[in-house]
Formats: sequence, structure tokens, C-alpha cells
Amino acid sequence: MTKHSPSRSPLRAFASPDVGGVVQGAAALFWLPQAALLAMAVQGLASGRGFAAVIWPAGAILLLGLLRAGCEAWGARRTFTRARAQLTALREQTAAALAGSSPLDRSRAPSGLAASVLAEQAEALVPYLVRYQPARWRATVVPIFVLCAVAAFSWVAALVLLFAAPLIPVFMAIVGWRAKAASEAQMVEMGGMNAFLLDRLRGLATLRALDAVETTAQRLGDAAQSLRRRTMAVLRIAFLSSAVLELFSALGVAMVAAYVGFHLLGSLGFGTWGRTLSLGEGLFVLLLAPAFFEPLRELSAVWHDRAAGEAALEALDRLQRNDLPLPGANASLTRAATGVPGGAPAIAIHNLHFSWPGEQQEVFEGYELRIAAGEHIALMGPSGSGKTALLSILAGLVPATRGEISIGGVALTDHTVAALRQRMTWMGQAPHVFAGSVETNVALGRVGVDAPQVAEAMRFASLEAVTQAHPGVTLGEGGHGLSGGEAVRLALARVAVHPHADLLLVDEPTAHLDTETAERVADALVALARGKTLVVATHDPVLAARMDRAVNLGAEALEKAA
Ligand SMILES: Nc1ncnc2c1ncn2[C@@H]1O[C@H](COP(=O)(O)OP(=O)(O)OP(=O)(O)O)[C@@H](O)[C@H]1O
Repeated sequence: MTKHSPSRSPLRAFASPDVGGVVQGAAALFWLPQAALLAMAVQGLASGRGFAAVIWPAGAILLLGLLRAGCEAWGARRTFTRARAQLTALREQTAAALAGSSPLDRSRAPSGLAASVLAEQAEALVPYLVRYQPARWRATVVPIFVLCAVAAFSWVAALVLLFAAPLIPVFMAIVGWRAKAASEAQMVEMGGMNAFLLDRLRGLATLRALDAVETTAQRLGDAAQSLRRRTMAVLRIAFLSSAVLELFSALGVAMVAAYVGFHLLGSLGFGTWGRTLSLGEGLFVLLLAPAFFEPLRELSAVWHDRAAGEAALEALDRLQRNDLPLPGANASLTRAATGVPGGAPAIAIHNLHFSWPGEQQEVFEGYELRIAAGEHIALMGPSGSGKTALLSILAGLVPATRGEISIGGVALTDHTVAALRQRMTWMGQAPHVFAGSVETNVALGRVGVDAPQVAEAMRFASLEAVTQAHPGVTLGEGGHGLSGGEAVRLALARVAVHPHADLLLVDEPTAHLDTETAERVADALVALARGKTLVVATHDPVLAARMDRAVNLGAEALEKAA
């Protein structure tokens, strides 16, 4: 079982620039020869060489421009393709981690939040990788080259740039730190609102029945207002960061321009390694000054992408945290490969200890139970005595804290649980009905389940008589359109479509049903479990009486306490 390590930084894998980003960054360096050629052409014009002085530098500038555009386009395309692939991989990894956590884990992220992070927030990684990463690389490399080129002509101009430059990262770091916090708060707010909306939409019938729609709408309105405020805070910081940068870069360029201008006029003779700059040289220095700040300005423009991208990475990382892993989530062994034999299995539970993660109280303390092969038993006991917990442990949905369980002579371990699960069918207390037809709800996309099998299972559960089961009729989300009894019959059809299963784990199949429907469900269950082992958790004495034996979990607990 692999537990998530909180120390692992999800950012590390994304921090290295790709060759696409490097090429994009290097393309910015083409400005150095372009500026030199431009300065040369102006110098030529000034010295009276006329059109001839301009023609070949212009051609070379054009050629370099085309080369630069080509490099940028190629680099951008490559970075984008890579970013999408990385995002897909990260989504797959997160979805696998979510699937690898127990469905009974209380600390699982709410579905609305998980959907919002995976579908919406994760998209922020694309601008992070496509815009921020190459911009960061450019901002690290290009200014150094520009500085060296300027310093070759004038150390004073280089010094001006050098003093203006560090102020920018310092201010950006301060602003960025605030931007990250604001962006995180905005994303939390958005996820919270999504989760709230999804949850309330699901429970709309209950809210309407209890006249709580108005209050819910009010709360939703408040949440939307709060999200608006958070979004405005992020935008304010983004504007502030670009204003800071524009100010410092404008000051830097203006100071270089003033120095070069006065130097060319002869008022400031120092700072050029003991010689006087020509018009062309002065112009070259002047043209390079904005290019020095350009990558930093670009970085500031995408600074918000960094904050959003990092917040998205952290949210995805949080989704991958798994407090209660699903036993054997990574095991892909088949029934045959693990030597799981056929035939109704006997079950032996020895010295079972179980407590929910983070809780002291044990649900089972040294619990013992033996079920013979093909035996039908009812698990009874007061609410909260652990009937569902025991079924979940047998189905390998939660790991036992301690103890031995064997099913058909095979020990239930991380290694064997996936294979053992292939011989089980499970009918939960509140079977989830997906929006779709009854047929798709019965088949559940399981491999090897074909249309005749589904039709047979529906006949068995007397579902063909239900109007909603007619072809072309779609059920609403959560089973709207089916009565409680019909939903239970749908769950029975799901179990019936799995004919090779020889261990049936069923949780309160007759709860909330009228006597007649409960009787029909019990008949179907007993017919389905013929020749198989059946463990059914129930409060229904009529159903329990139809089993070979009833085990009272509450009584076991009382005996222990005595
Ligand atoms: N996912 C969970 N996380 C933590 N505790 C849980 C979880 N599910 C149930 N519990 C607790 O475990 C105990 C046993 O619950 P369980 O659902 O197994 O009882 P039960 O006998 O099936 O009850 P009922 O007859 O009402 O269905 C209860 O105290 C319950 O509050």
C-alpha cells in the first residue's frame, strides 16, 4: 500500500525548461545582431554613404527577424504540445490516486471540488508551462547577454541597468508572494462554491420540501460575491506588479538614454573605457536598454500564471493525498493467477481488529466468524454495530487494522484482494443510479457483460415491466424516475448480471420497502444466491428468517463488554 508523502514537491517535475522553451528564449538574443545592424545603418546614413549603407543591413535584419519568428513559433508549438501532454499525465495520475482511495474514506475531497480542480483549475498549468516557464528562462539568460554587450561599450550604462534590474525581482517577489496567496484563496473559494453548488443541486428535492431554497440561494449569492472580491484582489495584484515593473524599466531606459545623449553631446565624457562613443555605438547601447528590461516585463505579464499554476499543482497534489487507500488498488492479478478456486467460498475471520483512520474506538476487537461454503447468513445488530463495516472489509473496500480473513481458503491481502473481488458482487445500502438508461445502469460498462445478459438480469429483477426501463428512456441523476423498490430491483439486476460471482455481499436490501416488495426482493435474493455464499446485513427479521443463520453483531459486542 503506498501512502502519499507530503514532502514530495509536485513542482520539481515541472521546473525544468524544455528545449522548446530554450529555443524560444534564445530567439530573443537575435535582437543583439539586429540592433547592431540597425545602428550600423544609421551610422552609415549619418556619414553620408546614402542608400547603399542601409540596403544590406536591412536585408540581414529581415533575415534575422524571420529566423527569430521561426524559432519562436517552433519553440512555442513544442512547449504547448509538451504542456498538454504533461497536464494529461498529471490528470491521469490524480484520477488514479482518487480511484485508489477507499470509497468509504471520509476525508476524500468532495466530488464538486475534485471535479473543479481536475477539470477547471488544472487548466491553469498550461499557461504556467507555456508562458511562465519560457519567460522565466528568458528573464534569467537574455539580460546577462544584453548587459555584457552594453558593458563592452559603456560601463556606466551597464551599471545603470545593473542597479535598476535587482529592484525589479525584489518588488516582484513581494508582489508575487501576495499574488500567490490571493490566487490560492480565489481557487479555494471557487472550489468551495462548486462543491456547495453540486451538493445543493443533488439535494434540491430535500431543500424544496423543507422550504430552504431561499436560504440556499442567499448562501450561494454570498459565495459568488466573495469569489468576485477574491478575483478582484488577484487582478489588483496583477496590475500592481506590472505597474511596478513598468516604472523601474522606464526609469532605467530613461537614465541610459540621458547618459548616451549627453555623452554624444560631449557633456559626459566618462564611462566608455577611455574613448568616445560614435553615433552608431551610442545608438546600439540605446537600442539594447529596452531589450534588457523586455524579458523582465514579459515575466511580470505572466507572473499571475505562475501563482495560478502553482496553486493548481498544489491542489492536484492535495487531491492525491490518500488517508484510506483502497486495498490492492494497484494489484491487477486475475482470479486464476492468484490461485483463487471456483465454487461457493467458505469465509473465516480470525481475531479481526478494525478502527476507522484517526479514531481510537475499535469497531471490531478480536472478532471471530466462520461462514460455511454456500451458507446464507444475516448480519444483524443495532445501528452502528459495524454490519456495513464488516461487509466493506470482506469486499476489500477498507483494510482491517489486524487479523486474518480467508475467503475460499485464500487469505485476503493486498496481493489477493483484487482477484478475490472478481468473485464477489456487492449491493450497497444506497446503490448509486447514474443518469442514463436502465440498461447502461445494469451493465455499468463492465467488460464481458453483453446485451442478452443484461436483458436476462432485467427479466430476473422484473425490471422490463417498469416504464422507465423502456428503450430510449433516460433516468435522472441519482435515480430520479425510479421508485425506491425499483431502484433496489435495479441493484439486484446489477448483481444478477455477474453470474460467475459466488460470494454475494448485500447491505440492507429491504430497508424502506413495503412488506410485499420486501418479500419479492428477498425471493429474488435467495434465488440469486442459490449455490453461492451470501452475507446480508439487515434489520429485517423476515429476511433474516430466510437465511440459514443470523449473526448478531451487537450481541457479540455485549458479550465482549460483559
Ligand atoms: N466512512 C466512515 N468513516 C468513519 N467512521 C465510519 C464510517 N462509516 C461508518 N462509520 C462509523 O463506524 C461505525 C459502524 O458503522 P456501520 O455503518 O458499519 O454500522 P451499521 O451496523 O451498518 O449501521 P446501520 O445498521 O445503521 O447501517 C459507526 O459508529 C459509524 O459511525
